Amino acid sequence: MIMVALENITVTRGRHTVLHGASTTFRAGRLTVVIGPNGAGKSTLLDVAAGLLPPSAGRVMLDGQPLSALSRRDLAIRRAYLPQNPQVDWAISVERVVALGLTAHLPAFGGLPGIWRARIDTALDRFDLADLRDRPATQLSGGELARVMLARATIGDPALLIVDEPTAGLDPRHALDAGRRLRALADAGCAVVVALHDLDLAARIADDVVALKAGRIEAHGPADAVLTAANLGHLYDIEAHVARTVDGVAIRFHG
Ligand SMILES: Nc1ncnc2c1ncn2[C@@H]1O[C@H](COP(=O)(O)OP(=O)(O)OP(=O)(O)O)[C@@H](O)[C@H]1O
Repeated sequence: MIMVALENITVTRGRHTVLHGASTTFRAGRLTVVIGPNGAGKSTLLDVAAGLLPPSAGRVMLDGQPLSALSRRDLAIRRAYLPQNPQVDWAISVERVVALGLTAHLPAFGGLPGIWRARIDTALDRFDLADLRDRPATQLSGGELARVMLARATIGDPALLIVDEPTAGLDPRHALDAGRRLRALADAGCAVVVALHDLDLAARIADDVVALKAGRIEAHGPADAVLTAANLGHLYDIEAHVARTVDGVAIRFHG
């Protein structure tokens, strides 16, 4: 059972401290949403948890082992990371982009084992991409590319999935769908960590919420306990209303 523990993480960039001694945990089978205003440090926290940014102080533990002690390949097999606004730099087909998510799993030489073909087909179907499979990824809309990148991040069945703003640019149906996919991955045992600005979606899919403000964790715990009007009002410096309905939670702000 995977467990990621961030222990007293401080990150200094240039002359600014952008994370101040942040501690939290992400567990297998749980979906944690990281929320907070622009510049709060969400992407920085995700980068550190993914092992992409070494903290200035503190450490990240993965199942009791320092993340920094894992080999690059082991890390690539166990965790997938999807940055905000991912890009494709040259014309490569959708199918190939999705297949890149398998790189760490493949033998270093020789042909592609047949078993992976079926995995690629499933990943394309799962994200509604079958019709786009031969299109150059450079010619997709922003929302289509976001789905391609989600398919790529999840095709290797990572134990830890870290995703930064996966629904930016998605239409309501595909945003909900992406949320459901991430929820399903957590239900299947993956530790899923997602930075989100869409708080209604956060309320719908999160088990736990980490609320960051100015580089400090202001609240973390079960979603119901963190997504309160008082916490959100303080977090975003604006009056917040949280209504619980039969469909879920509706969060409104009043300036
Ligand atoms: N490479 C960098 N060098 C210096 N400062 C940086 C760098 N990257 C980010 N920062 C600063 O760190 C702080 C946290 O940035 P971060 O991207 O983690 O915030 P965020 O919560 O993800 O914001 P957003 O919601 O706007 O994506 C910001 O003040 C930002 O200006």
